[in-house]
Amino acid sequence: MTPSLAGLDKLLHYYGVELQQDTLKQIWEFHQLLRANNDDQDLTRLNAFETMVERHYADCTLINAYVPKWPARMIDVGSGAGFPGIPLKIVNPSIRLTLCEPRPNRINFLNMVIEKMGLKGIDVFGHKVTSRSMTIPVDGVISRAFELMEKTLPRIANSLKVGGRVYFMKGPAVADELKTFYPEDFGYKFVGKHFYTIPNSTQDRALIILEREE
Ligand SMILES: C[S@@+](CC[C@H](N)C(=O)[O-])C[C@H]1O[C@@H](n2cnc3c(N)ncnc32)[C@H](O)[C@@H]1O
Repeated sequence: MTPSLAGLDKLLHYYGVELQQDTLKQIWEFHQLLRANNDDQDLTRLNAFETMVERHYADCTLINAYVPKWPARMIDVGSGAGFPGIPLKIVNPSIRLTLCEPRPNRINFLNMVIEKMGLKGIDVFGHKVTSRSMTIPVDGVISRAFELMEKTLPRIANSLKVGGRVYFMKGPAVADELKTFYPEDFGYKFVGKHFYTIPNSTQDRALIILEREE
């Protein structure tokens, strides 16, 4: 399919996502910036329009169905080219969001997207997230395709408030990860384990939600 706004609309419907026209236009604008800057910037290895819509835009907006209310202040750890942070912010403009990404070309791209799209209430933390570096008090953390949950939780120990939630966007390998992961060991409890397939695709996904207890 030739990339277009209408094509994006059609594909998102196909993958089970319904968006308002204004929101759709913003995703389209983001897609164009991503395509225009990907050749020399190594932002995403996905190239085909259909695949980008399926694995980037649908994947990062379908999660809204499992979260009735997002925390007001959040960080996205390991944002890469802005996933899930940019689509999350476009679909939920009231979230105050910080994208955490240490690679210089990706930091530049994310700042450029924020500026060109005129997004408000979103910024970039251009460093590795560690327990020492990340001290912004937040009530929500999200991460996709980053690392094992047991590695991420210590990184956010001085950022996520007690009572705050962590949203891990995972692929099929999470089944194995869950066999040896005990959130109690880190002062967390499970509040959601959602397993689903992106509609009309073979892409299995999981959204694991934890709440900090201590
Ligand atoms: C596999 S990519 C995933 C990118 C994006 N979340 C996605 O789903 O497309 C992981 C990203 O995490 C970044 N990263 C690595 N270590 C990090 C750290 N300690 N804190 C924040 N980001 C980190 C990398 O530079 C890379 O862009």
